Amino acid sequence: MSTQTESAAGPPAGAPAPPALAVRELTVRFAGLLALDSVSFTVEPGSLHALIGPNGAGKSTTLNVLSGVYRATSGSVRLGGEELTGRSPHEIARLGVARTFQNLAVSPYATVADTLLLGRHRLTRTGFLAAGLRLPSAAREAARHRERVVEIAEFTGLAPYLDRPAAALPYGLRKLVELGRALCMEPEVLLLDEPVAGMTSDERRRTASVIARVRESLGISIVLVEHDMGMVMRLADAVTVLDFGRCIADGPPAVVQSDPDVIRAYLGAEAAEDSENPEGAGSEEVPQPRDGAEETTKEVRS
Ligand SMILES: Nc1ncnc2c1ncn2[C@@H]1O[C@H](COP(=O)(O)OP(=O)(O)OP(=O)(O)O)[C@@H](O)[C@H]1O
Repeated sequence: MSTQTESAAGPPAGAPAPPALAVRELTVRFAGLLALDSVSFTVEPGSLHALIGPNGAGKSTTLNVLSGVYRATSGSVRLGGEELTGRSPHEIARLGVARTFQNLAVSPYATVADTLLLGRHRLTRTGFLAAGLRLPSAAREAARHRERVVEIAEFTGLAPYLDRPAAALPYGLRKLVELGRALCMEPEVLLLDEPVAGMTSDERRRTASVIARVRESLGISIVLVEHDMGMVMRLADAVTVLDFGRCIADGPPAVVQSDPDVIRAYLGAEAAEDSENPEGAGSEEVPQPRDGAEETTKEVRS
């Protein structure tokens, strides 16, 4: 993926699948608090892997370790043959892991095009000197990056806003700019932290469709942290459920959502008993977070 600059937004024909992301016995301790307790899961190449759990379960901590923002106390995260734990966020980004944040990190003055171009930074080969001297090679490279920015803007639906200040856009579009900027890094793995939080239902639909196309057309592996259970169940290939820092379930969405431990974590012991004794209890019921969920539908993946 990292060399793609051609006309289509998708990967070059015959491009290899991204490597698997293997998380093994990941433990994170903050002073006396065990935020992650020996968590293991594997993100299969090109899949959308959701990480869910009630508030405080350890989802953001996991993304922060995967992206190098937090150091693991112990355990391992491997992207193909590369160990990621112990590396800086910059090195991890260079290895092909991009992320978006729960809170928008968009510069107040930059246009959408400028903001997307920031994502190209790690792919820029021209040194400061060549760029400063306006050498033809630097100009050619800059033009290629601008072309790619336009393609990604078209792919994400941001093309009409390229010249607008990113900070002045409605919230849903600003979150798409974050996603577009991460895509501009040509990642192999994309970490999405609550990408539809706070959006209207129209914005959610639009963003969910972009995320689905990222997986389908670009073949990028996605780790999705999201409270919107309807979206998780529709989009995810696999789901890992955390509760109090521990992995309590891991598997296909349809299996995970009827797991008594998952229902207990979200809804309490009584609901779990109903699910084990299903008379009158819907086995297709999608668990609802203890709080923080803004939209919960009862759809399951077909
Ligand atoms: N930097 C930190 N210092 C101390 N404790 C932290 C830190 N980051 C997270 N925690 C704690 O670790 C636990 C897991 O937090 P985390 O933010 O990973 O949960 P979460 O599942 O993402 O929750 P939410 O859905 O509310 O975002 C919580 O008890 C939280 O207070």
